Amino acid sequence: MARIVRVARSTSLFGFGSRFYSTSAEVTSGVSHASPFLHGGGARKDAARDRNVQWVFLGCPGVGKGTYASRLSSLLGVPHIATGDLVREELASSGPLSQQLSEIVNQGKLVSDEIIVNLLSKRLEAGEAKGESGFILDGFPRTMRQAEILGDVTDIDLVVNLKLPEEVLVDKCLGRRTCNQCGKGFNIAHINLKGENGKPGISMDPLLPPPQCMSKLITRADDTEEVVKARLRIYNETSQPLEEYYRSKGKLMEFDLPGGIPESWPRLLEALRLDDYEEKQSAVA
Ligand SMILES: Nc1ncnc2c1ncn2[C@@H]1O[C@H](COP(=O)(O)OP(=O)(O)O)[C@@H](O)[C@H]1O
Repeated sequence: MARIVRVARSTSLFGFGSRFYSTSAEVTSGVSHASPFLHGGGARKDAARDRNVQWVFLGCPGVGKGTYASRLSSLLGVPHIATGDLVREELASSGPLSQQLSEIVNQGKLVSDEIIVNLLSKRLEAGEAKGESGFILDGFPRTMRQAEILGDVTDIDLVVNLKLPEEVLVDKCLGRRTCNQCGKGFNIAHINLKGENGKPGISMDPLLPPPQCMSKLITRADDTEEVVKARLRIYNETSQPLEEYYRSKGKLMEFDLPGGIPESWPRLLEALRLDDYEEKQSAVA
């Protein structure tokens, strides 16, 4: 642990976090509470802290963290930083870490805390140099150590925990496709889970690519059934304690996705008290 903390302290993650560090801990603990990020009629900067939001998205592989984190980042004007993307960029770069990472990722295992903190630090440093502030983190933290490191260096305002029934997660991962030209993500899975034992059913239409992307779709190497099942098992073992950790700090907002994007996006905005955000933004512009 000491070594990992030293990694965080000796990297820009520490510098980045400390610059925005705040002791104020006004948080939301559930969907019925008002978002703390809409002081004074709603602005992407939290006026009290003079910085942009610092949110974390938790959730099992395939739940849609990337989709909703990326939409919110466009809405709020903060970077969406997905550690899985940082790992894939490193893999594609054929740099010194590439071989080591590919073995880990292709077995569905977690990359070491040290490597992931370093990748994240570099990303934050590059963003800071470009004038970025705030973030929506997707895929980090994934272990208690990572959460402790993050907590040491910066203040997280809100942790959104997205949830879907376990039965649909494998199908959703297997249906994922990315256009290798425009980089957009799609999903070809048709989900239709019937309600049972008092649990509501769930149906999700596929998110199909436009014709120009159709012939350029790629599937992630780690989205095979075997690897997805390993990732789900590892998530349940290592990441679920994070829910308890953030719940105990009063920062966790649980969100059961009611279906696909058309049903879920407006409900998520409502839960975050961001449903009239765009209107308010244009009114003050
Ligand atoms: N915070 C992290 N800690 C350790 N490994 C990570 C982390 N984020 C991403 N990875 C590695 O990158 C892989 C892909 O991550 P991601 O795209 O977030 O996938 P998932 O669909 O499993 O949420 C993970 O299986 C893991 O090997």
